[in-house]
Amino acid sequence: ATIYSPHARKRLQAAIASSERARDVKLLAEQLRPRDRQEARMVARLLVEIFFSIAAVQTVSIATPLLLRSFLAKIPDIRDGSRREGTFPLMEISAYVFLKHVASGYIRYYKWDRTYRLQTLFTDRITIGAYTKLLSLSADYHDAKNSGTVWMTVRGTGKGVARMLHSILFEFGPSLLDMAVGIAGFKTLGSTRAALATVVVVILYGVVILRSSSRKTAYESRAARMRGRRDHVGSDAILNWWTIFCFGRLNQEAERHATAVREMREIDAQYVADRSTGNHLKQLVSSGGLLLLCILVGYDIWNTPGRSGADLVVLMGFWQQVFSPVQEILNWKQTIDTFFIDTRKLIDIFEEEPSVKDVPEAADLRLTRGTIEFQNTSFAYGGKEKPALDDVSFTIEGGKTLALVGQTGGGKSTTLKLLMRAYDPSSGRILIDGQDISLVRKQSLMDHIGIVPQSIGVFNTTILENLRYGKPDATLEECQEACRAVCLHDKIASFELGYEEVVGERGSKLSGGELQRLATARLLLRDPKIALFDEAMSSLDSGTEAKIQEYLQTWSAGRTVVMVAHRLVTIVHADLILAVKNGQIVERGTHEELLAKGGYYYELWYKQHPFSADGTRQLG
Ligand SMILES: Nc1ncnc2c1ncn2[C@@H]1O[C@H](COP(=O)(O)OP(=O)(O)OP(=O)(O)O)[C@@H](O)[C@H]1O
Repeated sequence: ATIYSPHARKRLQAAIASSERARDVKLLAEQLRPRDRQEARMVARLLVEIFFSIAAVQTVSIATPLLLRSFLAKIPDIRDGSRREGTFPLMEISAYVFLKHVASGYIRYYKWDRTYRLQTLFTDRITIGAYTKLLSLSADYHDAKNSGTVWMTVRGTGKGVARMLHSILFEFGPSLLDMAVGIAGFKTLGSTRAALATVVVVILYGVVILRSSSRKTAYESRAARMRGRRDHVGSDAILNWWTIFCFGRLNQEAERHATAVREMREIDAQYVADRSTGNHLKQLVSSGGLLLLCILVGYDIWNTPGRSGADLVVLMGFWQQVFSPVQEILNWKQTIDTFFIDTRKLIDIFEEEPSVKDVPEAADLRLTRGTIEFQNTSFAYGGKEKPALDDVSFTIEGGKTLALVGQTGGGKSTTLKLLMRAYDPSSGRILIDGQDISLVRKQSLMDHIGIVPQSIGVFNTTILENLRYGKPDATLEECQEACRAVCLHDKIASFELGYEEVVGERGSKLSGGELQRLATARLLLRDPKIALFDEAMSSLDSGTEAKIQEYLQTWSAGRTVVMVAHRLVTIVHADLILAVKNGQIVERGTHEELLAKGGYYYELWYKQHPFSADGTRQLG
């Protein structure tokens, strides 16, 4: 199933269930745990600095309305022309301005700086963790999913996790504190009616917020689904541009994408309309509440001898303090719901386990001769009943060449994949120099194996860098030598930038044959003890192929080589040929032995070469 299947949607809904959440949080927390003492110290220092800056912000927010009241009270209103008594409250005014504008600005900046550092640290940790995990997953995952698209979707989510943590630690907590401080501030006004009115308004406000929040959650999951669909449609088509071009379906694909974008936009529009109604309501409740409160407290002040109008200023200050965090606090549920929806795919990646793993205490492969042995090996791809390999047994001595030929879909590439442990067999064993490869370290196995695969992957960078993927420290001369061996050097030399020429997306600037030769040169540079060629020369003309074959025959001395080929002339020299059909080996032997047998291989050979050596005989 793809990540957008109904099954995945169900999972998305299930994710909202809280039982899963505890596990998800544990999983993410595990990712964020400091890796070493130095990092732990850095995180601790940042947390302390942030804590102090929050405390400072709170102190300033309590002190400023009180200071304001204090200096306003010292400047009473005088209408009869007499001089004011006492001294001008210079200190209070300066302290107020300093606190309100200089100190609070600086502290907020400091807090932002520290929280930003912590957030980026967490974001990086999550992003790197997810990427590393994605790379570590086995071939079954990458074959089944468009992991490129999965990654694009996940990439932004790391930031979301850090943002969430930030809001839990540094926004939600302080908001509660803000509210408490505000309420305490109200008490200084000594107005029970004002306090009661505030409670009523806050409850009303809460109802409005919660109502719009449940709608928002429903929107978020719908939007996440649609966004996923839109991105998938878009990236899948771009990745398959050539297919679209070949079938002349450019317009249809553009329309399919446009439809996905429009659908997304429609949902957005409904959401915005819904939100703005909610926002109007919230605004109405909060400003109505403030008006009510000002009137209540104003009347109190008006009717109480000795109370100053400055109290109203304090009221406004604390009102803000009680009220702004209400939204923050009530949005809490919403923030969490959105968070779990957004991080679903990220968590899926962390939860996924590679199907091919090193066993505990796996030893390194000790390669001596490079003898490969399949013992009753069977394998079926996930979800398939019919095995791709069915009880296959053979041995190829170290230093010899094995060829796999036969029916398309017969299981030749699968044999190579099992040998590389892209997949593990369902039953039976594969041994290299007597060691079961499922018990050795995967990396140590791949250190000795090199392959020219059927579909060649290159990075969109220079030819030189692609060659060096086989041997990172290869000199230019070594690269040139490898390219000469595969008859590619002259071609590269004719490019304007030579070895610095960029190969284009998936090697689009090179021909099929050039790509195959580039991949072969890369294998030569890698210099593996076991070399696999999966139809590595299928796109070459016979002349070029013969030259490369000649070179490879010398090169393969002392190496174990496994070749998959449909053009049988390319494998006639193999020490052992296995003819494969329906996942089974139907014939084995050398070219001459198999021809003499007059069976499946004989048939294949004469279909490709209707005229025998004497030029007369024809099959059928
Ligand atoms: N990733 C996969 N998931 C499911 N089935 C697969 C996968 N890869 C291959 N198969 C199936 O396994 C069988 C053997 O495939 P394999 O690629 O080994 O054949 P092959 O002999 O190399 O064929 P060809 O000569 O066409 O390259 C085929 O039926 C194929 O459809």
